Amino acid sequence: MPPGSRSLVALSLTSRGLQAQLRQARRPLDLSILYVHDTRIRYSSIADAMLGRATKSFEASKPKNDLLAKQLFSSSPAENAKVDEQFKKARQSSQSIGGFTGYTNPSNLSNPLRARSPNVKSTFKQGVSVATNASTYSAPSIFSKQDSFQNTPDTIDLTQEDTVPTKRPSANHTPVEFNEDDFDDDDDLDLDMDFELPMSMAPPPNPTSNRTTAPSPSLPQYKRSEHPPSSQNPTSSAMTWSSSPPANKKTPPGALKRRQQGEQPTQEEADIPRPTKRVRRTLPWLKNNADKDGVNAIEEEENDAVAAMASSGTPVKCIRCMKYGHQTADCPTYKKGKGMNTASTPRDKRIPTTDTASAYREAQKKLKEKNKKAKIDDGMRTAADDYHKTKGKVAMAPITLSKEQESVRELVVNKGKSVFFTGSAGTGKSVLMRAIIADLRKKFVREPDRVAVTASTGLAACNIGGVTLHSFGGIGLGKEDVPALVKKIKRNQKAKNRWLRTKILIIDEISMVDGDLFDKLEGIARAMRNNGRPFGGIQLVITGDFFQLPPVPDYESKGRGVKFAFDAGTWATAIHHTIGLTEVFRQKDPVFANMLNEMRLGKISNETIAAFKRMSRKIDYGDALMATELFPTRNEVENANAFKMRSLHGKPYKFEAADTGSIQDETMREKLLSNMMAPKVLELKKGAQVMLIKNMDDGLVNGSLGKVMAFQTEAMFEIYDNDPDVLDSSIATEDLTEQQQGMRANMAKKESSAKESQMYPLVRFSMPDGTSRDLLVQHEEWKVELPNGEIQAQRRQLPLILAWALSIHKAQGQTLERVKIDLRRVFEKGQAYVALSRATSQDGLEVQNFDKSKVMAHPRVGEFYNSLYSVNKALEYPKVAELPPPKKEKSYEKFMEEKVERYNDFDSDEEAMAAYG
Ligand SMILES: Nc1ncnc2c1ncn2[C@@H]1O[C@H](COP(=O)(O)OP(=O)(O)OP(=O)(O)O)[C@@H](O)[C@H]1O
Repeated sequence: MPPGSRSLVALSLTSRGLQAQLRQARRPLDLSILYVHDTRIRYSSIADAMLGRATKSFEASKPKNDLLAKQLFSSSPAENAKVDEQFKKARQSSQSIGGFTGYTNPSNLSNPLRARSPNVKSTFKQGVSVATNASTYSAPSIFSKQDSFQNTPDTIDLTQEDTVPTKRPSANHTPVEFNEDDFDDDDDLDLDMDFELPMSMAPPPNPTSNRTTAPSPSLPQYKRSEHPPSSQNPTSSAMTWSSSPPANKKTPPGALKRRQQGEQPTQEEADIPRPTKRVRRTLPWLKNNADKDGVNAIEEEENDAVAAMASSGTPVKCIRCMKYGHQTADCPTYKKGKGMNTASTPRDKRIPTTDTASAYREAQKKLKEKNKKAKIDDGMRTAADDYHKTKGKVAMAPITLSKEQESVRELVVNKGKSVFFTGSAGTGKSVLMRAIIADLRKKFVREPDRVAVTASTGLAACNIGGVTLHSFGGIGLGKEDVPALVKKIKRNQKAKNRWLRTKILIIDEISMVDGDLFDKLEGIARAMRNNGRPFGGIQLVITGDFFQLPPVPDYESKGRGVKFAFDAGTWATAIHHTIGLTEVFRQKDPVFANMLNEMRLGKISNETIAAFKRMSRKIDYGDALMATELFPTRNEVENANAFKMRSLHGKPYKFEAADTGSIQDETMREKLLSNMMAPKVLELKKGAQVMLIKNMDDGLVNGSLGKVMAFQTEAMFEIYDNDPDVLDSSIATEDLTEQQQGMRANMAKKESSAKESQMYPLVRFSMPDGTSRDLLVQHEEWKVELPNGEIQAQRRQLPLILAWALSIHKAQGQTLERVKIDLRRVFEKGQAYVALSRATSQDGLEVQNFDKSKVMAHPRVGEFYNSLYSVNKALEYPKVAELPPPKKEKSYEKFMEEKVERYNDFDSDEEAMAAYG
């Protein structure tokens, strides 16, 4: 293959190899990082359709004996033909990602190749090996290698000079032959990248060169013009592309002066050819966009149009009033000032000119529509801005996973292991599970039904956007034996498909899953999938803490006692790794975290007992909000909240949920929805204590406590938001300014006339730092969604619940600043631990009637955890996570730097399992 062709093949193959590597790295990179050579030519990888053009440009502009050729040719032609393979080799050793800059200084060819992506700059740690398995490298792991971008023997050596051809390729070299699917990979090319054309462009053709031009009948004047000979316009010189002969541009001597003096042109001047003003050729959509071009463009168009009509013999038509018989400049309407005054008309309202009435009307209509749309867009933008402004929302900053959380994520998402991760309350199990689900959803974006998100209870399932295990399995109550259940599922096409399609089964709050149910599901999976591997080969991702709430005992199984999921016969074979999270995030105080840990393990010391007993004091929080009291049963909760509501005077406001979903049977849908945090009917009054049940932003999160201050429409909230004093009942009306008094009166009027359906509760939430924030709480949605995206049930309701009292069941998974519990009421193992571990600090926890026997863990659970690690080890003070101060904004580069660094620090996933032996 001739050398010239070879360089192009090398370029193309380099591009394909690069893509393969980028895919390997599973990370979107800008392909424009492929830069070869100095400032003269900048090649980007580009679609094969452009290859021909690039070839020409390259050949046209390539400097003689340039270094590009030297850099592109490898040491032997045979190797050159297998550039792909060389890249494969490079991949194995993870030495090259394929993107590099280099050789801006041709004299410095031995410089290592450098990554050009801003995402990876200066983040490499010396000599840290990250990945343990080359086939599972992720982009950051590749980048983290110090020598990722070094030019090593494993990569194509672009600097060898020994075989560099010094001759320019001959003009008649044999054409390069490509296989038709040589460029299959190019489908993935990023065509949005910059492509710089070669520096010199071919000049426009000489309009007169060797052409016997037949004079155009429509352009009689040109016939007489003398075009300069082609020699005066060498093709290599830069000239503007114009059809006007240069003679037209000349002003005859003295003509300007004579014109200024009002003299008639001389015969000589009159003989100089002047092209008639012609209608500028324009595309319809450009015409419609004429308003964008400003006043001058419009005036020019108008003049052009008038001139065109005049020269073509058509009657003169005014562009402004669209009447015939006079020119635009003489338009009487315009002169009277009634017409469109472009000078003072706002740009958007100007109508582009056209030369027919129907086209004009059409344009006018389009412009009106456009303006209307722009108005709506503007309105929406303003509304959106206002929404954020008035509510003072700050976007939720994503939580950065800790090292141990990150290692679990890696094990699940990238290594496909079946994992059970556990840990005491507040160690970030839910946060980690959400991160894993998000990653898996991204991974299976084209096949969302491959990931089944489930939980033991409806409430837990709702918290992670999934369904209950029963619902996923299509087993109803699941009382039958496995063969009967398999038969049942086979009759239900949707359930059958779920079992066949699922690759990853996520189970949250495993502590409430019955052991028998776990075994049944395992058997069903093997039978349905006709696959003898544990769970029929489905990858399991399970989390929960067995020290928390146990399975709800059903009537039949009461006799046999509780059976946890870890008691299931198939548990051990189904789980590859058990991982314990050890860093506590919820409690910042290590003493308090340790007290809870002792309680969890059932090894409670006398000091801890004494400390809990001291917590029976009444806490004055210094504001109008009380601690939320936790009760074991729903009835107790409802009674406590109803009692408090009755004590409030004022008008009650009822908010009914709007329920929808694919399940048509109302009772069944109701049953599903009854598990949700959001109630079917929410009754509120001014002064009601409420809890937010959705994350709104960094400050206003699920569990935030607040008080209803008022009920307002959005318009009222606007007024209030501009001047909160107007609503502050502690400020007497006479103490307000005149304007404020007017606003207060206006507000009262609006309140009395507004429809109840337009009123929302204005809630004042107390923040952990002692400040407060007001929010006009509006509707949100909750869904029960199957893996295939089918929404079985959906509820639209205000994200609030009454919060004087809350059930322990609903509190599981929550983080609460103020908690109160009377342990006399507790009857189930794990309840006390769940209740007490919701608190973030001792200062926010009130414990009545502390009794050691009430906080004991289930002995079977203790045994299970004992088998995982020594109790003494676990009794060591738990680590309290040291979090960096919250950052509001983080640049993408910074984020990537940190991500890469985390990978550098991560030695092996074994470390994360250390705590559990
Ligand atoms: N990596 C992290 N960085 C910062 N905060 C975190 C992190 N992980 C968890 N948290 C915070 O810690 C608190 C507890 O987290 P989470 O609810 O996930 O814990 P959990 O183990 O599921 O608790 P529980 O078992 O009680 O339900 C939450 O406020 C959460 O935002």
